[in-house]
Amino acid sequence: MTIYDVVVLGGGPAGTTAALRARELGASVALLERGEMGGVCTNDGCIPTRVLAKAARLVRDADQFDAYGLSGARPTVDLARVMARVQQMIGRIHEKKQIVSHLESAGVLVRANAGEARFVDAASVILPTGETFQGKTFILCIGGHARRLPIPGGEYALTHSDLWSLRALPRSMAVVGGAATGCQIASIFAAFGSHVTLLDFADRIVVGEDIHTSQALTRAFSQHGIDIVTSAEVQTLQKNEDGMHLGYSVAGELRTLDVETVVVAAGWPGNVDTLNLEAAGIETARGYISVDESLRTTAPNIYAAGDITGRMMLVQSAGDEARVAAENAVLGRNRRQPHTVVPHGSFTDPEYASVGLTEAAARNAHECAVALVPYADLDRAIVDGYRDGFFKLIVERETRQILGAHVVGEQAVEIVQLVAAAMTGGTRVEQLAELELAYPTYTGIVGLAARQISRELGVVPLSDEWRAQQAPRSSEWERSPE
Ligand SMILES: Cc1cc2nc3c(=O)[nH]c(=O)nc-3n(C[C@H](O)[C@H](O)[C@H](O)COP(=O)(O)OP(=O)(O)OC[C@H]3O[C@@H](n4cnc5c(N)ncnc54)[C@H](O)[C@@H]3O)c2cc1C
Ligand SMILES: NC(=O)c1ccc[n+]([C@@H]2O[C@H](COP(=O)([O-])OP(=O)(O)OC[C@H]3O[C@@H](n4cnc5c(N)ncnc54)[C@H](O)[C@@H]3O)[C@@H](O)[C@H]2O)c1
Repeated sequence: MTIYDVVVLGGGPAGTTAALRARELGASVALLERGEMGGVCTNDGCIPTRVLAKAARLVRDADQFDAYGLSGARPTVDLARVMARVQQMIGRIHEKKQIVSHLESAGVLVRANAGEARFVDAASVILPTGETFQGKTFILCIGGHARRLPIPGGEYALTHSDLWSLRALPRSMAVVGGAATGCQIASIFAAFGSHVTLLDFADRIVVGEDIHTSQALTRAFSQHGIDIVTSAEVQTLQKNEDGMHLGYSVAGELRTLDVETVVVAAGWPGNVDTLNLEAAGIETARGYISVDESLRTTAPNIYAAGDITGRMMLVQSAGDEARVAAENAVLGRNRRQPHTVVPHGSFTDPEYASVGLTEAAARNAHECAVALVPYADLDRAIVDGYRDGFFKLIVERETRQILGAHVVGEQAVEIVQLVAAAMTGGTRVEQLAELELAYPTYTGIVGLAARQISRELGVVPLSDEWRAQQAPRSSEWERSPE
C-alpha cells in the first residue's frame, strides 16, 4: 500500500491550500473530502452569503434613485430567484476554480464525495468504502458547523445552511446570535423586507469588535428597522400554526416573541466528532482540535489548520495556517502561526471591519493616540450618499507603530486592508500620513486619521499659534464642520 508523505482531510480552503503547498515542497499527497470540494466557504458560507449581500445592496441602492434624478421603484424580492442565483454563483465559482482538476494536475490524489474519513490509528484513516490511506503525516482541515441551541424546541430553528432552500421571504425573522453570521443575516433579510429581531447573549452586538463598531452598527441597524435585544437568553422555541413562539429572558424578565422563522447563528464548533480522534491520540478542547503554535496536534505527526483549530475561523487564516502546517509537516520545521495582523470584516449594511487591537485592549497595554474620523469628512462619502460611518486609528505613542484600526461604513473591509499592510510593514504613523492616497476614495480616510495623529504626536512641525488655536484636523482639504 502507498504510504503518502501527507494525507489531508477536508477539501475547503485549508485542505486545498495544505495539499497544494505540500506538493510544492515535493511531498506525495492524498486529499479526502467527505462531500463537495470547496468546504463551507464555497458551498455554504462566504460565497452564498456574499451573493445575498449583493442582492440586498441592489435593493438598498434603489433608495437613492430619487436623489440622483433616477425614476424606478424599489425592487421586490423574489426569494426563489435570489436563491437560484446563489446556486448559480456557487456553480460559477466551482467552474472557475476546478478544484479537483487543479489538485490532480498538481499531483494530488483526490477522493471527493468520499464520506467521513476516520482514524484507524495515528498512521492510517479509513473511508466508508473501506479504502484505507496511510500517511507519514496528516493535516486535518475538517472545519466546523453551526451550533444548535440546546433548548426545548432548538431543533425548530434554522441555521444559515437552511436559508439557501427558502423560497418565500419570511415576513418576520428572529436571528439568535449577533456576531458575524447573525449580523449579516439580519442585515440582508431586513433589506429584503423581513421584519428582523436580532438577539444576543452579550451586552452588545459584534461583541468581539471595538465598542464604537458595536455602537455604530446598532444605530444603523435600528435605523433600518432591525430590533436589537442584547443580554437576551433564549430559553424555548415552540412551533405553532403561524410560525415560531420564542421565549427568552432579559435580566431575569421573561419575554416572548412570535415570528415566522428563527435562524440561529450562535457559534461554530469544530467537526471533532466524526474522525475517531482518540484512535490517533488527538486531544480536543472546547470543541476544537488542540494545536500548538506550529499547528501540531497532540499526535506528533498530525497537524491541523483552519476552522477546526478554533483560532481565527476566516478563509485567509485557514489558508495561512494550511501553508504553515504543510511546511512543518513536510520540512519537519516548527514554523509558528501567531495570527498577529488579520484584517477581517463583514458585509452588513453598513460594512464593518477591523485589524489589530480594539481601543480598550490597546489602552490596557500601551500609551496610545487615537483618531476617530467621521465618514462625513470624506468628499467621496458625500457624493455617494454614504456619509454615516467612522474610521478609528490606534497608534502606540512612543514607537508611533499602528496597533489597530476599526471601520464602520462603505467599503470598510477594503479600507482596513491598507492598515493591515502598514502594520505588517512596520510603517510608522507619519509614513502612513505621507502616502499619496487617491482622491476621492474611501481609503483616503486612513490618511486623514494618520495625519491627525501625526499632528497630535508632534511629528510634523506646527506653529505654537496653530497648535493653540486650531482643531488638529482643520488643515485638511477634506473636512466637515466639527
Ligand atoms: C455564513 C458564513 C459566512 C462566512 N463568510 C466569510 C467571509 O466572508 N470571509 C471569511 O474569511 N470567512 C467567512 N466565513 C468563514 C469561512 O467559511 C471559514 O473560515 C472557512 O470556510 C474555513 O475553511 P476550512 O477549510 O477550515 O473549513 P471548511 O470550509 O469548513 O472545510 C472543511 C471541509 O472538511 C470536510 N470534512 C469534515 N469532516 C470530514 C471528515 N471526517 N472526512 C473528510 N472530510 C471532512 C467538510 O465536508 C468540508 O468540506 C463564513 C462562514 C459562514 C458560516
Ligand atoms: N464575513 C466574515 O468574515 C464571516 C462571516 C460569518 C462567519 N464568520 C466566521 O465564522 C465564525 C462563526 O461566526 P458566528 O457569527 O456564526 O459565531 P460566533 O461564535 O462568532 O458568534 C456567536 C454569537 O452568538 C451569541 N450567542 C451564543 N449563544 C447564544 C444564545 N444562546 N442566545 C443568544 N446569543 C447567543 C454569542 O454571544 C455571539 O455573539 C467566526 O469565527 C466568524 O469570524 C466570518
